[in-house]
Amino acid sequence: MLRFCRGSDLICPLSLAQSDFLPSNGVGFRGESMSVTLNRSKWSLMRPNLRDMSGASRIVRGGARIPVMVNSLMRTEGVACELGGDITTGIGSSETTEIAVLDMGAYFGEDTGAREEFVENLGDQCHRVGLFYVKNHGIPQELCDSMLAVARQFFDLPISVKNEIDYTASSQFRGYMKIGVENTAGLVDFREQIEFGPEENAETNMGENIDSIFMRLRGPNQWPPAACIPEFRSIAMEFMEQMNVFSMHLMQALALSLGLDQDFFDSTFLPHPHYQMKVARYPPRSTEDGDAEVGTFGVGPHSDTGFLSLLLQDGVGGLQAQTVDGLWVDVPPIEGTLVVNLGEMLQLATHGYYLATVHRVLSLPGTRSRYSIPFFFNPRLDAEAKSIDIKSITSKEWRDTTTKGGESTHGGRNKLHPVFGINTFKSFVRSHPQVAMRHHPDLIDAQGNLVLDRLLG
Ligand SMILES: O=C(O)CCC(=O)C(=O)O
Ligand SMILES: [Fe+2]
Repeated sequence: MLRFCRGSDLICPLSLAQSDFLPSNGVGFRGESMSVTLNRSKWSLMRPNLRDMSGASRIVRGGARIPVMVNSLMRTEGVACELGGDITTGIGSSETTEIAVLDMGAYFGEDTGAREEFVENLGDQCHRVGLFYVKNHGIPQELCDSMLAVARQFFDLPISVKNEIDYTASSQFRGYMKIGVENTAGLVDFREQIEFGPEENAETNMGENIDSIFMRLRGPNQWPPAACIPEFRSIAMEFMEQMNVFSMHLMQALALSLGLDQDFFDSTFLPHPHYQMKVARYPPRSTEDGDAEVGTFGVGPHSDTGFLSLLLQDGVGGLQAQTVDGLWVDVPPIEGTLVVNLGEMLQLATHGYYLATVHRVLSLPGTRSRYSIPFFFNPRLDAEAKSIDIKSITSKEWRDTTTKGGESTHGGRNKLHPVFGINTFKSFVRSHPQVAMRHHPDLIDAQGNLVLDRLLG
């Protein structure tokens, strides 16, 4: 069965008989017409490997056959098929959303009843959805606006200037990454970005022993030239600090929502949480890009690997989250809010009771770039994962999605080391082997292979 969703809320899903839909060889060609049967009045799940949603928005109910003109790429169960034509795209046309907006004011305020209600609601969202907005988070709107403004200024600079802070010059894998450097599930992310972390002196970067190799992730950021954007550094430093403080409050609220002591997670993060910030620009997709591999998604479907992700987004939109039922819902910009989603570490710690929500960023046609600032709040590098005895905390039913007692993510493919920083270092090395070879040559054997996995087990 093929399933669709529209970019907005849970629109009537359509369920198709494959034989009605796919030509015998399973591939539709540009300009070809086909018809599909809609045999349910409700639309349902979307396949994770569905690559393009154009064609999904016309609402036709119960048993109707609709003609479609082949014009955009779609893939299902390994079979490529093209679909689209006269059916208009529903992307970005969100009317409603299921995503809750939680008021941090109730948590920070004096009213104990309101605080308890907030904590309960927080737990409920984490358990059922894993992604929500927060308002009244305490980070001044002016600072958020300034952060987005300097981001815009940076990406407007000539490429030669952006390349002055190219990430390959950094042994901490930080700096400017042009489009094409990062990919999700093998598909290039259609965005450019700068990577930042906690600002530290180069001397803090030690990690000579294999056991403390993650210490090499500590060090300085690469800053846009002050002559071009003098205030970039101070604004970004202030923004990271405020996000850091707010994230710790949120971790405490999460501890309470799990029935734990408020400070349960403190020692996992303090005194030096290893956060990571991206400053990202998603260019609009032009017609020419429409068919290209690049540009299908700003970022393809993924869950974040850390504990907690916070996102400041501008007014353009394109972010979507997948519900546990597989439906994609828009997470449109709401002024004054941050989007929060939980990462795989928290899902593992809670044995799947709290969800690491799969999300993606659509690459939208138009004339405006989208700017966003994702902030990943992660434990101190030498912290070891803590598992939580969920069964003693809740009587709710849930499916334990972790494998082998929580030692791996991505369906068991990514084996986790108990020390957080080792996983982080390994994932940087895997994603950027050339940079690792340049800055960490001691990790390369005589044949030029990275020996990290062998050394770390
Ligand atoms: O930019 C966004 O809206 C989200 C980016 C994201 O999901 C990520 O970088 O992990
Ligand atoms: Fe993400």
